Amino acid sequence: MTPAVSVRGLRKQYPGHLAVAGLDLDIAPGEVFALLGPNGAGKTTTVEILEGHRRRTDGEVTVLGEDPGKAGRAWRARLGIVLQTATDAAELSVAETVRHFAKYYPDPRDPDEVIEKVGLTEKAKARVKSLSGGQRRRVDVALGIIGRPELLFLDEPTTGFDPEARRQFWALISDLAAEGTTILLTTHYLDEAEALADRVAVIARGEIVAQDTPQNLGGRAAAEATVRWVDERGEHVERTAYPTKLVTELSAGGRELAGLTVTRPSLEDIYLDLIGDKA
Ligand SMILES: Nc1ncnc2c1ncn2[C@@H]1O[C@H](COP(=O)(O)OP(=O)(O)OP(=O)(O)O)[C@@H](O)[C@H]1O
Repeated sequence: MTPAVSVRGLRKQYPGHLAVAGLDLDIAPGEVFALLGPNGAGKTTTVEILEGHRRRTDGEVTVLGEDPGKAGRAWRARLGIVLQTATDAAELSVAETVRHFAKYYPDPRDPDEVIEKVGLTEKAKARVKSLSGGQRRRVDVALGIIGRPELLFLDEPTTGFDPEARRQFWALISDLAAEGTTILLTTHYLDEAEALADRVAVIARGEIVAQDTPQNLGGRAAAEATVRWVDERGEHVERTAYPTKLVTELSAGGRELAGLTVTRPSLEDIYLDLIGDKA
């Protein structure tokens, strides 16, 4: 299967700063892929090159079969883009804005449905200017998906969302993914990456330092588990590669273990470990 995104040896040199230092990446059609990394790691630069918004210094890049540096309007209409910086708030209402943008695409979604999907039906008649930061961000998301994109770029899409809005947004992304939309997401929220992404890549200093499913990143699934429990002698903490065996032994004869927990490193633990001295 031809990848939706294929990147080989990507480099971006800004004056005095190498922001992307030889990056390889493949994203399959229909995949939800998350780019993680500390501030300044090179995520936005990479995404902007893939979107055709920024020229690369070196390397090969193919997005939906074309070189973003050369592709034209028809290619662009197959992309949906939610940039990190919000759209300028206009005098137009939410509904007017979404309908206006729908006209740019050959096969747009229904504007009212999109407004509902992003949870702005009650605000449809309100001016974008009058919305809160999180609500404006939802307008950005609406504009990103109005053109029925094959590939959707989301650069820190839920910054400023309240917890409920984030959950709604996650459900929206899962719906889009189920419909076959390929999604490239950058985020600083590891729970977001874990909830949404089929695969994640961690970038530090312009390089990918690890790439896997959220469950397996950095050997997470195989990492030792920490077993905690309490008995008459107090609290116990034991690290083991075989937590099932340990718990079976401890609970022999039907003994109940107070405060029993079995945990493995969280995605955040693994992430912090990976970026370690590279941040
Ligand atoms: N136009 C520019 N000219 C010079 N340096 C730049 C330019 N744009 C970005 N940089 C530098 O390139 C590096 C990568 O920036 P980039 O915005 O890609 O990082 P990021 O991973 O998206 O960070 P964040 O998580 O903060 O959004 C940073 O050190 C940044 O200062």
